[in-house]
Amino acid sequence: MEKKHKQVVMRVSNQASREVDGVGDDADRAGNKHSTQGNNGSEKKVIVVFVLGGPGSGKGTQCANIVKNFGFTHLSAGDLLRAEISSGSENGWKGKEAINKIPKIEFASIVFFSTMIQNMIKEGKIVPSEVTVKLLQRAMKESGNNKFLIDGFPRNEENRAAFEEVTKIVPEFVLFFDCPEEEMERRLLSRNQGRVDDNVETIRKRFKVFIESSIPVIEHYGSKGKVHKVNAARPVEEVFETVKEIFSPYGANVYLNSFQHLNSLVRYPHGHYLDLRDDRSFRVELRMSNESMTMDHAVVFINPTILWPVSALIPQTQNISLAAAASVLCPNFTNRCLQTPPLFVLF
Ligand SMILES: Nc1ncnc2c1ncn2[C@@H]1O[C@H](COP(=O)(O)OP(=O)(O)O)[C@@H](O)[C@H]1O
Ligand SMILES: Nc1ccn([C@H]2C[C@H](O)[C@@H](COP(=O)(O)OP(=O)(O)O)O2)c(=O)n1
Repeated sequence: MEKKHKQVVMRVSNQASREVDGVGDDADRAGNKHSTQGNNGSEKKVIVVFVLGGPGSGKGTQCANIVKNFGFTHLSAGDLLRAEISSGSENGWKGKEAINKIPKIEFASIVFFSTMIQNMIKEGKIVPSEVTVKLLQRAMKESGNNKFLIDGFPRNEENRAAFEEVTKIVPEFVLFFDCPEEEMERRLLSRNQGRVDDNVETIRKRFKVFIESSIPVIEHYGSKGKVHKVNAARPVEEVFETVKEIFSPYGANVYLNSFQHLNSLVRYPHGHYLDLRDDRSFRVELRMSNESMTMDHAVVFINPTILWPVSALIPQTQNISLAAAASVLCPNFTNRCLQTPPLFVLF
């Protein structure tokens, strides 16, 4: 096997998507026409899922699982804001416009923007959208992905309107983790991440802000039939069972970290599970080391109904997390790179 083929990443994306250009650049576009440029110039519809729920409802925890299993990029608005605080940078945010929108904060002659964000978070308040939307937009562009979980956003109507206005992206759906306050409070008090806002006083303020500001956003999307409400008061694994069902139509990433793993997978002839009644087909992008190439003709069929039972048959290894079953028809890939053709690939 050639050395350069050691690191292989296959990414599966929806073939039916259309290309326009980068995230949030074109004000003429609307709704789900939004897309981003793939490495090969291929078309990729941008899929955004807003993940909402009270503080401590388990958004971050479940997002980590969704990332592993469905190849989304997780963007936590709170994490981006905290990163902004620790960078201590002014980052061009010190514009008058944004500052004027921050209520009840006294400014000395110079106040770093990061300090303002920190003060607001300490108070359980919502940072102005100018800041958060810019951070999200930048992170989306930098990710190179087209599937995003935007966690903890939009927190209020202002967030929602600003995001839609700036990016022209309409979310695919809203994942709402519903959890009683007592349970959320218990979780936050034992989260132990050293967060300035995980103390009883700020937690209670955050609950109030959630009810007053974030519930209306959830109701807004609810009225459009876009909300998946999940009972988050259950153990992590049980919550994820429900989440998996919701995400199963959104495909899985196919990652092969090395041929060693692929060879161990081809022992399992799950290609037989190919179900052509499911007409969703996916384009496979193949990246090798620094090279990037796309197998336009490579098609993966995924049958969501067999994902979980089949994945249970495959032993888990350190580098492969089992998320989805896929049958691969990929003649060029096998001819060029493999001695043994893969019947079946897992991520
Ligand atoms: N279903 C659950 N049951 C019990 N504890 C959970 C559950 N989900 C998350 N946690 C824990 O609760 C805390 C808050 O979860 P986190 O995912 O950070 O919430 P959020 O992002 O909504 O604020 C973390 O310490 C996490 O490990
Ligand atoms: N869209 C957002 C998201 C978070 N923030 C601020 C205010 C929130 O209380 C903190 C923490 O948010 P984060 O989503 O990380 O955490 P919790 O869900 O509250 O546990 O960040 C914001 O101002 N605007």
